Amino acid sequence: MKKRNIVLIGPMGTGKSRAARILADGLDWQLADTDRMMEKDTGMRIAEYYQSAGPDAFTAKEKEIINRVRFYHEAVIAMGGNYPMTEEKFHLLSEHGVVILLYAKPFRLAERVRRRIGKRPTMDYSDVDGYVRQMLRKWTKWRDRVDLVINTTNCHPEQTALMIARYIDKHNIGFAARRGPGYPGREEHTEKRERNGRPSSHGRRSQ
Ligand SMILES: Nc1ncnc2c1ncn2[C@@H]1O[C@H](COP(=O)(O)OP(=O)(O)OP(=O)(O)O)[C@@H](O)[C@H]1O
Ligand SMILES: O=C(O)C1=C[C@@H](O)[C@@H](O)[C@H](O)C1
Ligand SMILES: [Mg+2]
Repeated sequence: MKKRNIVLIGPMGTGKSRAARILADGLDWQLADTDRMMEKDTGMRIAEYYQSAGPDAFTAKEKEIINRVRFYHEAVIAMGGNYPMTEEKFHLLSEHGVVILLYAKPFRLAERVRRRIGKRPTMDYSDVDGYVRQMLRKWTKWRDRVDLVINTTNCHPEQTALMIARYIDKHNIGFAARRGPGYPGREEHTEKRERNGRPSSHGRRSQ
């Protein structure tokens, strides 16, 4: 069965959101950033929502969003880097998605997350180095389960996006195409294209 989308997973600060945006633009696919979707749904920043609704509500909301985006066609999905991956989430995401894990060395992740103090609700900003090390350990087991692993320590998001595009080409991965108006996520996609002022027929398409 053909896959429908590309899913970027991995720890906070590995560049999922930035690489996903570049890749989606390059492929002329829709972008689904689960953190941004949560913010749109709740009308709050993720940190605010986490603090006011609590961890269980946050996890439930995340699951609801996963169950929406996993059915998108020709979407690049940037997952939030919060809770470690679970078997259930992985199953949902990999059923229709090519799953790519981004990681980076601890010093680099610490450097990146320090740029936006307070943005990440579960980050311990008083011990970023310690937090990052334990967060990375939780992701190790998924390295053998995903389709591709990319180290972004010294890799610009443009390069990450290019590596993913090359992987898709090299392995000749075909994706089920969107079927006209009304496909899930159409509104976000259309909005984004209008904002960027780019016609949706440009760019590289999968066969
Ligand atoms: N390859 C890179 N080189 C330099 N800076 C980067 C790179 N990738 C991301 N960054 C920067 O690091 C920060 C985190 O990037 P980004 O938000 O894309 O990560 P993320 O994996 O989506 O994190 P989260 O899981 O918290 O959503 C941003 O400030 C971004 O500009
Ligand atoms: O600290 C957290 O819990 C989070 C941080 C960011 O990485 C987000 O991507 C994530 O959804 C939540
Ligand atoms: Mg992100």
